[in-house]
Amino acid sequence: MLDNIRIVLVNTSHQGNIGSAARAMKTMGLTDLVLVDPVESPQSHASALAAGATDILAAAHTVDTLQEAIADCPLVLATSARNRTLDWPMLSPREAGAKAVQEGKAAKVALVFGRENSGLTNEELQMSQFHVHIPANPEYSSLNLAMAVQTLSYEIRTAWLELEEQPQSIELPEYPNGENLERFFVHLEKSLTDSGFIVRQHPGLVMNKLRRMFNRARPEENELNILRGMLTSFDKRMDKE
Ligand SMILES: C[S@@+](CC[C@H](N)C(=O)[O-])C[C@H]1O[C@@H](n2cnc3c(N)ncnc32)[C@H](O)[C@@H]1O
Repeated sequence: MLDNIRIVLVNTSHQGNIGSAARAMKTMGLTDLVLVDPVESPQSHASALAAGATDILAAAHTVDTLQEAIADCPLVLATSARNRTLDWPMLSPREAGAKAVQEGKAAKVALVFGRENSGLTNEELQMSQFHVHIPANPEYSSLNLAMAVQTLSYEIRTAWLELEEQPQSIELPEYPNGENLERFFVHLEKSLTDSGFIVRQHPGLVMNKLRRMFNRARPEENELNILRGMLTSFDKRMDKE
């Protein structure tokens, strides 16, 4: 189950942070590390800080975009040093650990961490269902990247150990993965633009608000198929007019 939990580091600048994050993961039993467009590929400095976790570094995948990193993940949790980012559904680290292990029994889960100097962009934050904030000192709330990975990896391990002791498992619905969800948002935006609801030159915040609404509602795979079918039938009707 822990191998279904993926740590995603976006555009990391310092190799040392990648190495320390790999070490943090290994101490908590996590192995799946994905690097999105790292500023420098992990080399000797990263390996030095990874200590005995160079196997995690060696097995890490590097991809160009966050979309690729989460394509197969029905649950994406984006971390932020800022509280209440974009007014998105929030989880505490404890709740995030519990949710990740519950859904990680059946599907891939991504925990996404941002750049050392600027965190995650709004667009990247909007690719998740929940945001997670570690409730640190409000006057100095930004943890070092690898420390944030350690804190959340610990919560995952704690939740996993608790789950191991529970005899029955809960049936969970099947949620669409990141790739299917993104396809739906692209389709929705196109249909709303073609119909004139979104004005191409002045799109405003309609799509941001709709992304937030659908991420909050978390449609299941079959519900998303119905929504896409509805869009396709509206598209066909518009084409005829
Ligand atoms: C050094 S922080 C980036 C700080 C950046 N100035 C910002 O405002 O987001 C690098 C990354 O560590 C993680 N992080 C640091 N502090 C955190 C906190 N209190 N809660 C959740 N994640 C945190 C987030 O992934 C963040 O993008």
